Parts: sequence; C-alpha cells; structure tokens
Amino acid sequence: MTAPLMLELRDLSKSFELHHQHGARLDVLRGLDLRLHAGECVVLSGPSGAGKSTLLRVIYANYHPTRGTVNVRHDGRLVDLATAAPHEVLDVRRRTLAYVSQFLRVIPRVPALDIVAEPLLQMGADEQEARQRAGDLLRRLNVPERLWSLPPGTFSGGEQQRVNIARGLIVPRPILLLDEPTASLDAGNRDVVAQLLAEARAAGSAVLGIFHDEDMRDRVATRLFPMHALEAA
Ligand SMILES: Nc1ncnc2c1ncn2[C@@H]1O[C@H](COP(=O)(O)OP(=O)(O)OP(=O)(O)O)[C@@H](O)[C@H]1O
Repeated sequence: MTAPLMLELRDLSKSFELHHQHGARLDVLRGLDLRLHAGECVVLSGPSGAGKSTLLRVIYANYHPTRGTVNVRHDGRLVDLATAAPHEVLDVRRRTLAYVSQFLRVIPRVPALDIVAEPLLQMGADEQEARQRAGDLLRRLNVPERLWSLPPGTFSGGEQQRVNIARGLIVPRPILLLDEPTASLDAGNRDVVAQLLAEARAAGSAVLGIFHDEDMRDRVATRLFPMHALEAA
C-alpha cells in the first residue's frame, strides 16, 4: 500500500483496575497491532465486550494504554499519543483526529446550527462560511431547517445523532474514529452517512469505526479488524 500511514498501533494493551473489586484487574486489549492508511475504512468487528469502544477511547487518548504505542500522523510526523503532553493531544484532536460517538453532547441554549459550526469556527473560518457549511451538512443529513435554530436537547435520538455527525465531519480531519455513529438512523440517513464517509476517504481521510449494522459495515468497510474478548485475568 502506497497511501500514507495515518495511524499505527504497536503492542497496545489496556487493563482496568476494578477498585470496587479489591483491585482486581480486567484485561481488555492485549498486544494489538494495527496500521491504518489514508483512504482506508477499517471496521472493528467482534462480540459485545471485545473492547471495540475501549480501543477507540485509547486512540483518542481518553484512556491511557497500559502498554504500547499509538502513533498518529500529525503535521507530517508521527506523534505517540500514549506519551504526548496534554497540549499536544488537544492539538491533535483539533486538527487531525475526530471522534464521533452515537451521543451528542448537548450544550444548553446553543442552537443546532451553532453546535455544528463551532469546530470550523475554532479553526479560524469566518462565521458566515462556517454557518453555510453547517447548514449544507444538516440539509444533506435531512435535519429539517425549522430545527436549526433550536437547541437539540429535545430532538429525537436520530436527529441528535445527525447533528453529532455533522459536527464531527464539518472539519475535514485526516483520521476519523466512529463509535456507532449511525445506531438510530433510518436506511435513508445511513445512506447519507455512507456517502459522506466515501467523500472523506476520497479526500484522503482514514476511517476506523464500529458499525453493528451489517449492511452499513459491508458498505463502508475496506477491511475488517476482528477482535475477541480476552479470558479473565
Ligand atoms: N472504564 C472502565 N472501567 C472498567 N471496565 C471497563 C471500562 N470501560 C470498559 N470496560 C470493560 O471493558 C470491556 C470492553 O468494553 P467495550 O465497551 O470496549 O466493549 P465493546 O466491544 O465496545 O462492546 P459493545 O459491542 O457491547 O459496545 C467490558 O467488559 C467493559 O465492562
């Protein structure tokens, strides 16, 4: 493969200390190796509890790995997020690494359009351009225009998810981590998301995701990465 290497996991392990169970240890990831290139969409597969969400959270540096390397291509060089300083992690998140889960973090009193536009404004885009792009994405994702000026707290689960996807994709970041972003979407809106992901890949993004819906998985995956639950330690 000649496309640039965007993400490289080496010998990655994660255990949790269970403080309520006299410090027992739960091994969730052990010695994982994975390489993700620009333009690829690798889908994590495996049963519930195999550690798929944990892996995405370790890559996004929400969890610290117990051992191993999380190399991310950032500004043309590989940065190991397992050892990076907090300000560097924040810079990688702002410009290189997007994480879209199935849940929108609702900010009280902030309208949907502004929630979607915010990451682009933070990158220095002017307000009109950011709102225009946010509107384009919300329209493509079939979020009715009458909702754009309302805070999404009262939106349906599927509407909130579509606002969340629009927010996650508005800045074209080189690596996308997706944790079931389409869980409550109907077939029509899943199609739109598949199309948006195809466009992101064509523009050079690398995608690593979890999609329980088999149809969606088959549509978006260029490769599966099988995972399985570890034996109890
Ligand atoms: N913060 C935590 N503390 C302790 N255990 C945790 C923590 N986060 C996850 N786990 C455990 O790690 C294991 C893997 O969980 P994870 O959510 O990564 O699995 P998954 O493959 O994404 O499952 P699903 O498909 O059901 O979403 C589970 O046994 C879970 O209880």
